[in-house]
Amino acid sequence: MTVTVSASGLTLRYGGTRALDDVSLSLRAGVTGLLGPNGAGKTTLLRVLATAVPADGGSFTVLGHAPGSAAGRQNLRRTLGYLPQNPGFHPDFSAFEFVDYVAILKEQTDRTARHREVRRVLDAVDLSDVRGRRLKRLSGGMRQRVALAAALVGEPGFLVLDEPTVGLDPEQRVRFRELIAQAGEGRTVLLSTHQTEDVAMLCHRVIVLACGRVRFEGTPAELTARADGRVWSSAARDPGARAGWRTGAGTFRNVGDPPKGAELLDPTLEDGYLLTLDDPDGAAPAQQGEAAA
Ligand SMILES: Nc1ncnc2c1ncn2[C@@H]1O[C@H](COP(=O)(O)OP(=O)(O)OP(=O)(O)O)[C@@H](O)[C@H]1O
Repeated sequence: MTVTVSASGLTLRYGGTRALDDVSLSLRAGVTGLLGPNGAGKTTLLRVLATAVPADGGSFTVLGHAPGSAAGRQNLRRTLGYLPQNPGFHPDFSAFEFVDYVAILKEQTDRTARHREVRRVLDAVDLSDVRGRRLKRLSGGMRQRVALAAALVGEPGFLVLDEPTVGLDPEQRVRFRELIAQAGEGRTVLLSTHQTEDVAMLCHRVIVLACGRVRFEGTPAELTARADGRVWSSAARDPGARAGWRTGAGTFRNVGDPPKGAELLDPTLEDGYLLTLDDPDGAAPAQQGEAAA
């Protein structure tokens, strides 16, 4: 599949903090999840790719456009839909007015065509019925859908979504997931999230970022496979586990290097993610016993 977004050696420092440290990646059409702990550099990476902040070093292109020149930046922005972490809603705007305002910023000058486009994107996120309602009177989930509608104005080829499902209840999250999946049909979507479940359910690729560096780039199945043979159940807390917690069944679920004879469990993407953070090169250490065989 064709590479649509490509970055090489991106770096960005804030004082003594390396928010991005030599980040290289390639994206293709479909939804790519961006996972990482707090402060990993996810928002910074999205802001750089959305040209909201310039990198100190490195380069990138989006659908053939490089941000080095004013014309390149303008062309890149025309292909971009960006849902930032805090969209900066004006509470007295209606859903329609907010999306219309964003459409004006996106250079949609013909009023009739623009209003048609605003109705189209509000319909795409299933908000036609409440388009006249003020944002302050919408639920959090509805407001996020308004923000997604705004990002979809002009049919951007590259959609950047910064933690769009944060704070949503499970039903709203599933609904939002559906919308993101639809948005990812035929376009490139980069989705930053803390929800490993969203990545497992939705994404065809996943990137793990930690301390400004890419720790993993591959498929969700490959990330999950990193925890093969490294998740086990025990009756008591296992002091040798890298992470472990008591489950609802009263047993402990452990992640790390299992002891000899351990009862192995099927890994999840979250297990693979935890081990990747713990083990930067991703190499599973030699197993300790027959349980690993
Ligand atoms: N404007 C800024 N000024 C100074 N430091 C910043 C600024 N923005 C981000 N940082 C720092 O850069 C690092 C990366 O931050 P960033 O917000 O990109 O991480 P993140 O992965 O998005 O975190 P979270 O999951 O908490 O949103 C952090 O150490 C953060 O404190």
